[in-house]
Amino acid sequence: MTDFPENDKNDLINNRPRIAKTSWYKGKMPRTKAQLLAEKKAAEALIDKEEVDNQVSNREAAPAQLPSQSAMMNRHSKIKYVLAVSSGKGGVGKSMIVATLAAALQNLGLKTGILDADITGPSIPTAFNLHEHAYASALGLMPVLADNGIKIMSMNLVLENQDDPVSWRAPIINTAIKQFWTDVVWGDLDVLLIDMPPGTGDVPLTVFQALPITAAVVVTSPQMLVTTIVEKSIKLLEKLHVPLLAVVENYAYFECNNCHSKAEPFGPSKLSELAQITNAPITWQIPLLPELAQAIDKGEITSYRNDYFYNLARRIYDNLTEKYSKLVN
Ligand SMILES: Nc1ncnc2c1ncn2[C@@H]1O[C@H](COP(=O)(O)OP(=O)(O)OP(=O)(O)O)[C@@H](O)[C@H]1O
Repeated sequence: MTDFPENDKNDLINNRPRIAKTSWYKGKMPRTKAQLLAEKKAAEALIDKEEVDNQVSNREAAPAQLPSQSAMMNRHSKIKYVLAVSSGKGGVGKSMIVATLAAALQNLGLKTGILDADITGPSIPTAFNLHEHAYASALGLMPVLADNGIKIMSMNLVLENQDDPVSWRAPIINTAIKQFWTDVVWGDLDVLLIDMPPGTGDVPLTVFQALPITAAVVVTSPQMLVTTIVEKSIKLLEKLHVPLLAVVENYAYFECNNCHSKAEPFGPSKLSELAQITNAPITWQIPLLPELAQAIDKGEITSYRNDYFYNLARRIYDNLTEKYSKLVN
């Protein structure tokens, strides 16, 4: 078991935000018969029925563990491809890309999940209008389903109050992310998207080392500062031997609805430059789309349709199936 420095132990014990009672941290809470039946039904939909019957009986949810560097996948999960979506810098639209890509992949008929590893700034539940709590079944922590069936796990789904700040030290955050891998019953998935914590510090490093990432998508924007920082995160991928699948330049331009002229509010595109440096198989531009920002704010991302994201989702999945064997399962 990891030996935490004294300060971090104190954080773990005293300074942790209140976690919903249904979370796997607390393990158990009295539930009505109807709730138990609903939980069992949801679990059955995710995995083999017999297995549920055997295990739901009297096992308690596992208490929080402190796993080693490499995290073991929950034994009820079968995931074909794990795609990390990262950025060197916050605010470039990483979570937006995760949400829109997931919606497009799921609507293309692929079983899709999102592991929101942005523990201190989780924004995925808002995009999908999720306000319920994930619950701990006898099999593990069950992801919350979006209205189109995407399986989602995020810190906001286990906090008692979604607006509680999470101010944990890196080792505690790392543990929580690993538990989203080891304790969550993902069931069968074609693609699990990971909304990575921004930057190249301890937490993203741990995610890349602990989880079997098939490939990464890096999100950038045309500002020079962002481009420079993105180069750092691409170098980190190289060091960690994580294949770079796509570079997505967000906020690339703005097109006027009336005259269709294009403006570049954040300066000229740096995408061809980045394509040359990185040799990424896919390079992609997303313009500023006011209706997209609204769809995310209203939690209506599953009904937002736009070819930018559908075509990108198709390219990404085609590349995954062509280039990488199914690494995880
Ligand atoms: N192309 C776009 N057009 C319009 N709005 C966008 C676009 N991309 C992102 N946004 C909006 O910009 C805001 C920031 O995006 P997002 O939360 O995805 O960034 P992020 O990189 O994940 O940030 P952080 O790293 O801080 O979590 C959100 O409100 C999002 O809806």
